[in-house]
Amino acid sequence: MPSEKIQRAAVVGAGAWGTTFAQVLCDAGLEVLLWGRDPKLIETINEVHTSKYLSGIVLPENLRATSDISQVLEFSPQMLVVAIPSSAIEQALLPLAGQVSKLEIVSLVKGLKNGHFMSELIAHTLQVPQANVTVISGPNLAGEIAARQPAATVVANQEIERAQRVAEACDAGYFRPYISTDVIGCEIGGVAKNVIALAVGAATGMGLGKNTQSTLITRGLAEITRLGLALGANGETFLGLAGIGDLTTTCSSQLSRNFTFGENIGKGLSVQQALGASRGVAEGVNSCDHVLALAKENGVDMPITEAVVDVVHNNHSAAQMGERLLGRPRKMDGVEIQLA
Ligand SMILES: NC(=O)C1=CN([C@@H]2O[C@H](COP(=O)(O)OP(=O)(O)OC[C@H]3O[C@@H](n4cnc5c(N)ncnc54)[C@H](O)[C@@H]3O)[C@@H](O)[C@H]2O)C=CC1
Ligand SMILES: O=C(CO)COP(=O)(O)O
Repeated sequence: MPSEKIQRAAVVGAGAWGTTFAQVLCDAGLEVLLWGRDPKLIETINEVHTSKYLSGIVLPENLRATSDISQVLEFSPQMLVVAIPSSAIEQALLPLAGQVSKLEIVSLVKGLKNGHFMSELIAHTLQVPQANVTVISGPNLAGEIAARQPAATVVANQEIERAQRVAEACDAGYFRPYISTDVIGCEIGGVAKNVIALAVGAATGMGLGKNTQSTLITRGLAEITRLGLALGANGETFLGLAGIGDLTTTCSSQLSRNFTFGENIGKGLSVQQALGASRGVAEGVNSCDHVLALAKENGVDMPITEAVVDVVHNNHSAAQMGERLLGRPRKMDGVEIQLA
């Protein structure tokens, strides 16, 4: 593994988070090339230094963008950051497959597909060892970070030196990276909190208040932690930035696409209408059934996730979701881990 300081990075995906993260890297002193598939969007970033994904933000003048994927390799980056929605990873990364094994790869993606977390899917698609892929996850709403509001995140790799190297590259002062070796814990935190945010959003859309929201957040953390422990994650991760930190942020902000998707369902919109109204990808919609399937495979009870799956896939209303969760048998407080 190379140990020199990372000075050049390419970011693949010019949506809200990819563009914001590209700005973070510019602010951290790197030379950055941002790739996006839409030539019009790229032209605006290069010429006017704005993006439709980040209203009110003026992007750094030294942030260069391209819609030509071949330029990503010509740029000779030491780090390749992936910020594509989980549903499009394979399609977007295929042109780079087999050509990036010497680079640090970074996943910003919060998703799960057929039992595979994004670090696995990205490594598989790019044909690199999974240890090359570092995961970044935390309470990181793009709009706030683009405005350079202080925030922290977790940079996770099983090889701590890789996590350190990537953390150094994205330390922009206002954006403070913490380091972890618990890759699976960070990925579970990132994907499962989106599903809980759909439920909290739905409750909010129905006009329900803080008690209901806190109940869902707390019991949501219990089921996320149960899944994490069953899959070998470190329980402490769920009490950190990539766990409770990201969960509370996503479950309480109008900037969150998952929360606002749920809120629209709570107000009576159909799934299709709520998708149409979304300002960007709501990963919880794509991944809720995959999270539930993984939980079932591992004998883990995730009642809120199960109720969300029925809303997204089986036409259940937000009111039905509430009735069903309240009608469950009485339980002990806490995480309730089933020890074998
Ligand atoms: N926005 C945020 O605050 C944060 C987002 N994330 C995660 O980052 C990932 C990306 O999210 P955002 O940038 O916010 O999404 P977004 O919805 O703002 O933008 C997605 C971008 O991907 C592009 N795209 C879609 N399909 C593509 C394809 N087949 N090939 C190439 N480009 C394609 C779209 O054109 C769009 O520019 C998601 O997994 C999300 O959960 C993580 C932390 C914060
Ligand atoms: O992951 C996020 C904040 O950390 C972004 O949340 P949304 O994808 O719901 O906008």
